[in-house]
Amino acid sequence: MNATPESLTIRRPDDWHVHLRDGALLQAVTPYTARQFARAIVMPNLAPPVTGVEAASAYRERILAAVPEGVAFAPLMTCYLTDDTDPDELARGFEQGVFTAAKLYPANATTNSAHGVTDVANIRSALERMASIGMPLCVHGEVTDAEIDVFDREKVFIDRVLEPLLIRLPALKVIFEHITTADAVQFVVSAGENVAATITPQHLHINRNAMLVGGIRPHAYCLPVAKRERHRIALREAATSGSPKFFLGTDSAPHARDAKESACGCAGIFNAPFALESYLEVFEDEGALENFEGFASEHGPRFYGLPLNEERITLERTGMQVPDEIDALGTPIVPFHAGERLRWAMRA
Ligand SMILES: NC(=O)N[C@@H](CC(=O)O)C(=O)O
Ligand SMILES: [Zn+2]
Ligand SMILES: [Zn+2]
Repeated sequence: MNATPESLTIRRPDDWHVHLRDGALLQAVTPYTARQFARAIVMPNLAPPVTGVEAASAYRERILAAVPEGVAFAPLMTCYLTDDTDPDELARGFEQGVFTAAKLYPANATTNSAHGVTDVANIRSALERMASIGMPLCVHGEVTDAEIDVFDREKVFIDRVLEPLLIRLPALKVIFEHITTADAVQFVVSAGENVAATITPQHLHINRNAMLVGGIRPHAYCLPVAKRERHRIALREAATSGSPKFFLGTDSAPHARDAKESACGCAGIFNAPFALESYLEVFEDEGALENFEGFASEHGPRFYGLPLNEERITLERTGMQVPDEIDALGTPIVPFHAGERLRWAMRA
């Protein structure tokens, strides 16, 4: 491949982790995801959370109604696990093709996770059923214990929860989502083929300085929080390595500007409008353009056991200016890379 091509054509990518929200925000943000991606794993952390088959079907219909005319986009739904999740409900949703996966939020780990799981021992029978029917588990991998430093919560989750879980259920398909540490990279690389990870654009671009140097910058705050530089470097190596264990998951998580610019600001970065342009810069800077299509469009569907998309998209070196703010049908949202120029632009 030419080292500095003027354009790049790849299979249409999918987003394996996104928050589309509900109501007016859903109407406003879904077109951005549907423009770039053919499919997306949609997170169930609404208020109240999506815990059953009927609720997920209804949410899928609301998403489809927000997709612009003429755009083909398939939302893949997830079931929010709670201490009370019924294994039969999970299996029913999976067999009916409503649930593509189930999502483990440790209780109070992140936005809208108050109903999450307080101890994985409480969902043992649900996880056993998932392992036996081949239903994937998406994981927000952070412990929530008050005494554990927020920068250590992913690493401690691996040691205390994930590793023991995979010893007990070695066949369970696990997606360790939005990983942020060299420890998580190492864990995924050395685990079996049934363990993979998604990586966000922000964790490839920024370290914790972006959040804390020269003033506190709430728009760089998401969970898990960005870590030190050595972790960012490990994530960039993993994402661009060509390993089928790592794939695209934006974790695009829109919050209104005033909910972020607050004495207690919400966690989440809205990156959906220019996600591919953001990732592509990383692959180019790492000299790994030839591995971009695998990360964006192939590793995810292969891991989930879904067909690859046949359609193609093109990114061009025309560049684009990211706006300072996006008007989400009346709600101002500050996007990732606000005010910056990106070197690529997806062809309309
Ligand atoms: N990533 C975030 O910082 N926030 C997400 C929740 C999550 O994915 O943890 C959100 O829903 O806002
Ligand atoms: Zn999360
Ligand atoms: Zn998320």
